[in-house]
Amino acid sequence: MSTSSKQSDDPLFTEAELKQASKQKEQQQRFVYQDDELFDKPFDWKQVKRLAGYMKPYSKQILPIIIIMMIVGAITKLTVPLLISFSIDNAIKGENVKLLLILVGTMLAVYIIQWLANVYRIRYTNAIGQRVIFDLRHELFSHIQKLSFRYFDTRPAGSVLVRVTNYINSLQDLFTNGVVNLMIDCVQLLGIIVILLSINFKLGAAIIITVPIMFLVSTKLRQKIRMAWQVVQIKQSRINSHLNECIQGIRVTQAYTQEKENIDYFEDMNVDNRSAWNKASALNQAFGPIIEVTGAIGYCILFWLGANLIKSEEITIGLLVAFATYIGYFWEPINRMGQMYSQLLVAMASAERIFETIDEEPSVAEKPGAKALPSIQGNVKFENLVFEYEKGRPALKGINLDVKAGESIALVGHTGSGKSTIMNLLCRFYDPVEGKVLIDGQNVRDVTIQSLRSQVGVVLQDTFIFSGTIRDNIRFGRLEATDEEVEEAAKSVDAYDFIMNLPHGFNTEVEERGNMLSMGQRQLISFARALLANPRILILDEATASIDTETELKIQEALKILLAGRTSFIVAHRLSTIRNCDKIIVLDHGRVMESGSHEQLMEQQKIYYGLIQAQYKYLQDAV
Ligand SMILES: Nc1ncnc2c1ncn2[C@@H]1O[C@H](COP(=O)(O)OP(=O)(O)OP(=O)(O)O)[C@@H](O)[C@H]1O
Repeated sequence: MSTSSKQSDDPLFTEAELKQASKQKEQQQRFVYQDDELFDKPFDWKQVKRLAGYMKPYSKQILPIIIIMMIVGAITKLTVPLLISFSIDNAIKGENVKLLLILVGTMLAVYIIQWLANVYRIRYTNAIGQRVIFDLRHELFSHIQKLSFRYFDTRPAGSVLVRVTNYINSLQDLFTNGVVNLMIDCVQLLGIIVILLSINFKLGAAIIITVPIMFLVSTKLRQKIRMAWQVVQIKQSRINSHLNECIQGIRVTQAYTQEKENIDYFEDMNVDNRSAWNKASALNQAFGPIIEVTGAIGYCILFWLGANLIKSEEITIGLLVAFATYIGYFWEPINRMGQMYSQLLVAMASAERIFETIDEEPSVAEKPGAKALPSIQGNVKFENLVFEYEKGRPALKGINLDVKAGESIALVGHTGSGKSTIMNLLCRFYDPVEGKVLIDGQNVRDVTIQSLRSQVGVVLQDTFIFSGTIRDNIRFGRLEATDEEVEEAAKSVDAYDFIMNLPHGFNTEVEERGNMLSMGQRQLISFARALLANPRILILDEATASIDTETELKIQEALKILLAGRTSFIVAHRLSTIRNCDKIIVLDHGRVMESGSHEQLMEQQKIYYGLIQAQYKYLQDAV
């Protein structure tokens, strides 16, 4: 017996399977994705109403045409069985060839009208569907752009991505086919019921009675189908999150040769997704047969009762044939409605997630009537700042700082001491739990976010280079800057030469995240970007960390130009870069421990002195 099939103590699993399960459990602790909660609510009409609202702008131009085409299509379809019935009872029975020819010709004309109505209905439905989806996608994307850091802190990028792609796509199906098909089915169903009852009430009522039974039986199934499709969506969202993380982290993965672990984990998710899909699909498939069985009951009733009614001459053979045709038509829309129901459920679950995102208020909201921050001088004051990313874990515990316009401030301290957090609050990426950030005496919460951020420049260690040309990437700092200004900015930070050495100079296309550039080059581009933006307040968050010592010396010169006359905050681990700052703030566990010039702090011989000593020793050891 091979090892893989060796039986374990557990009668249901082999040893290998148990090992695999425990390995997967271990892996699961590495990849943790927060799932969207399962919506376990009945069909929400509010949702439907809200979705329908997106059709409103087009309701006057396109919707009437679709409705007219739909009614024409339904009427022509429902006329045919009546023509057949009339042909049997009059033309065929009375052997009237001329009448038969006229009736066949009429039927042909009716079919052509029906075909034309369908063609135009589909064309206009697609047009309206595409416009609705365009609007929805635009609204969702614009809203996501405005959401605060806190939203993205708690969600993997993949799960946000899936909202703009998969969820919108499933609504696309609904809007381009689903809604109108549903409407057609409803109109058809209603029309058939009216015709059946008016031809012969007794027979019509006997058949129609099976409908509520069918709905009752299927209600439970529908609920299950809805849940099952939501599970599928959650699994897909997980796959997306994992995929996104793996692509972003591919270099680290390959460097640590962890590809197999990633593949195994993906495999596991893939299997999960497949089983969820199979389950949902199986439930979905059950819908059709249920309708068919009920349909068969309808035919039994028709022929048994119909034969008796023909015998008592209450109906003709032609009418019985018409009834049989109508029953065919009758189950068809119900069957399709059942099929469509799952599509509708997926779309509704998608709509819930999309609306949930659209309704998400940015945690950093603008005050109603907030005024634009006028051109600032650059005085910054932090008053008793308290902040926590997660409840009960304060990252800042009462920061007080008064910075005059034009001063350069260095923030130093151990990793996790709160340096970047202070800067996050200055840019208003987050709002403090207590305390205030004042710029020229104005609370940043009272002014518009755009006017604030346009006057505060940030250069981060993890610079983001967008796909596009180098020129566009620098121009990101000020979109209206001329080519000369872009090049001037590049020259000032010593980026010009390396850019000119690229295949197409400033017009060289870089891929997303600037993978073809070195970290230092990316950093220089972000310096040029910041210089072009010309902010009064500048934040350099570990900005020189990826630059080699030689480039750094050049950068130091460029920085003098960059920082001149601006209020600047420099977050740095490399202490050599901050020696000339006007004031050095030493942070520890979210508190200011020391503050003063390099000389003052060295004299005090406390934390800063210790940090300098440690770095000095490290450098000496390295030599
Ligand atoms: N987005 C976040 N969500 C939750 N906690 C966070 C988040 N960002 C930072 N923290 C926590 O807040 C504290 C302060 O972090 P901060 O990034 O301000 O430190 P730092 O001094 O800039 O560190 P470093 O020098 O390593 O960049 C840390 O304990 C960190 O774990």
